[in-house]
Amino acid sequence: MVREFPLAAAWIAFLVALAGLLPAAFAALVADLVESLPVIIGSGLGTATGQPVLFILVAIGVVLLAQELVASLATVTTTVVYQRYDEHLLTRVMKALLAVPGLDPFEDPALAIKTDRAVRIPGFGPGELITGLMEKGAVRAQGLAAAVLVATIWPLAAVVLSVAWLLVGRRLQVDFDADPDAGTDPSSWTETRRRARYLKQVGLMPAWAKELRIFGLVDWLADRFGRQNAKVLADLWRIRAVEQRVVLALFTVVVAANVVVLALAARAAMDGSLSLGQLIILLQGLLGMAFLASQNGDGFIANGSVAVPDVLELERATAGLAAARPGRLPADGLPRREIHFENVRFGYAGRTPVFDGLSLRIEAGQSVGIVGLNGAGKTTLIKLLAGLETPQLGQVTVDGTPLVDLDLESWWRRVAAIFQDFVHYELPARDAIGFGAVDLAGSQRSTADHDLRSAAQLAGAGEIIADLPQGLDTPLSRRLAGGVDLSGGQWQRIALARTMLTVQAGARVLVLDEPTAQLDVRAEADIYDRFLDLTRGLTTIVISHRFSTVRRADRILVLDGGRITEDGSHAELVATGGRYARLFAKQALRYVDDNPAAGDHG
Ligand SMILES: Nc1ncnc2c1ncn2[C@@H]1O[C@H](COP(=O)(O)OP(=O)(O)OP(=O)(O)O)[C@@H](O)[C@H]1O
Repeated sequence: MVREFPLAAAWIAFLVALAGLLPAAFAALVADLVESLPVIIGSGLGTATGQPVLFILVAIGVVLLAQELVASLATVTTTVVYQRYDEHLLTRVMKALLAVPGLDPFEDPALAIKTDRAVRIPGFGPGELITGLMEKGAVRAQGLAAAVLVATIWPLAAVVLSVAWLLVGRRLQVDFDADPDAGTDPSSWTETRRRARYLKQVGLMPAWAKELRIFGLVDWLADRFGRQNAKVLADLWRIRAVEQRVVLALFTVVVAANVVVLALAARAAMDGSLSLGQLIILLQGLLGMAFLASQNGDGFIANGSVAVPDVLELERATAGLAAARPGRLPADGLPRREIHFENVRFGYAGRTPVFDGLSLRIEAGQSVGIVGLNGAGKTTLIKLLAGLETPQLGQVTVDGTPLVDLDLESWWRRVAAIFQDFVHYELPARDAIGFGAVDLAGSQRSTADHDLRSAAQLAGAGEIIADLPQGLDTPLSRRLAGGVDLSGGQWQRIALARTMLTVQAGARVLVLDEPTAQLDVRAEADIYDRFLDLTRGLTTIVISHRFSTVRRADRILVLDGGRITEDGSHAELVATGGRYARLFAKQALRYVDDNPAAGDHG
């Protein structure tokens, strides 16, 4: 913080020092005033002897005003620096995450925890650190100044009590994230707390509102959250119980020490060795010294600083991951011949490998359909092809060049992909489609509009755009002013339009992972008829559970348990009478039974 915002840090230190000094100055002035009371009573304020008292009164007024001013300046400073610091750290997190070409920061559980914490899943911003430091600094400075006041009368008492209060303060200090099992033990306090927070999120997110109600989960959720939260609190109490006994003992010692000092002070005042002014300074000082143990601001500091080590670690880890992808070769014009999976082994962290020795050659310009049961590895295959995951053994090559040697951004411009869990960008339609090719969409407005509309047309989204109240500028979200909501199938067409734009911008590999799952049968057939024209000459990979979609491909692969068990054209696979043929027959039959009109599509 000091390194990034030196001026702000110096200003905060100045305010903190003032916040500490002013109460002590006030106490000293009041003591002076009390000492001077006999003078004023004797001669009056207006006389020459009364003048110093007048100065004391003015000084008291100035100190009071200054205290008000410092409090206001501290509030303003906290707000401004809080936001700047918050944004500074979050920008660093975003940069760190975006610098990684793969998905590790989200998929590797150890990194995912850091990502969560760094991006404030706990609900606190790193900027809380500023609020905390200001609060803590101010109370500690107040405590210190009070100790100095006491020291001017009885130095020994000041030293002994300072040490005692600081010890109490240290013991009181709670490391809010102290948890030796964090990240490794699923029953650890941190993990319990993460789960409780997830349940809270579930209850608050609009996207989950429908299911929660329809499944009657509202009470279940409230109950589960209540129980999980109770467990969090019980664990917390257990973790801190020992500490609390120690704190109580220390506290008793400090109170006893204070009583002794007060008794001595009373005796000294009575026998005249301590003046009234000194007694007042001592009393105020003793009271103020309790601030040395104050925990004010600790909660903020803990919440705000949770993110800091995670941000730093995330930066280190992601820099390492980014550096591990040194590929710089341009992918322009690729693939001309083929994409080749050579003896690929790949598994997600902590799981058995999805592929172990997968070999597959996809010719450029060929359309390939991939079918397989849930979890067979279809999406993973695509992630490997797109360079979002890297094989642990073997390699994926494009025209003989290993994918890891290619500049990934350049390769991504060659690959147009729509994933099963495509994003519903709640942004103007112009962006939701334009993200397919930001360069193209960012060109002159009329050209861009033309490209966006033709991509939408190709994806069967032409009518959706035409119906939007502000055309391409309509936000695709009911929660935004002038926005509209789309149906599942309409969203899918927008996602397809995005992909079509990537193709228009020069992509030569088209990947469609369940591209028509949410479209009705007629819309699906309609789109595919057009796709045949559009995708001619492209390397097209279509994953689908709908055989009506897959059968149109030149070549069909059946993936089973991470292995290719069947490979051939629709006619060949049907003739072989294997799994493809059986599943195809089953689905075709269902279509005929359910929807005679759609029989020729199944
Ligand atoms: N991010 C991930 N982390 C850990 N395991 C994963 C992850 N994604 C997928 N898996 C696992 O890898 C295997 C292959 O998953 P993949 O998504 O490739 O299957 P799929 O054939 O596309 O399935 P579906 O037809 O259901 O979409 C599955 O066992 C799945 O549980």
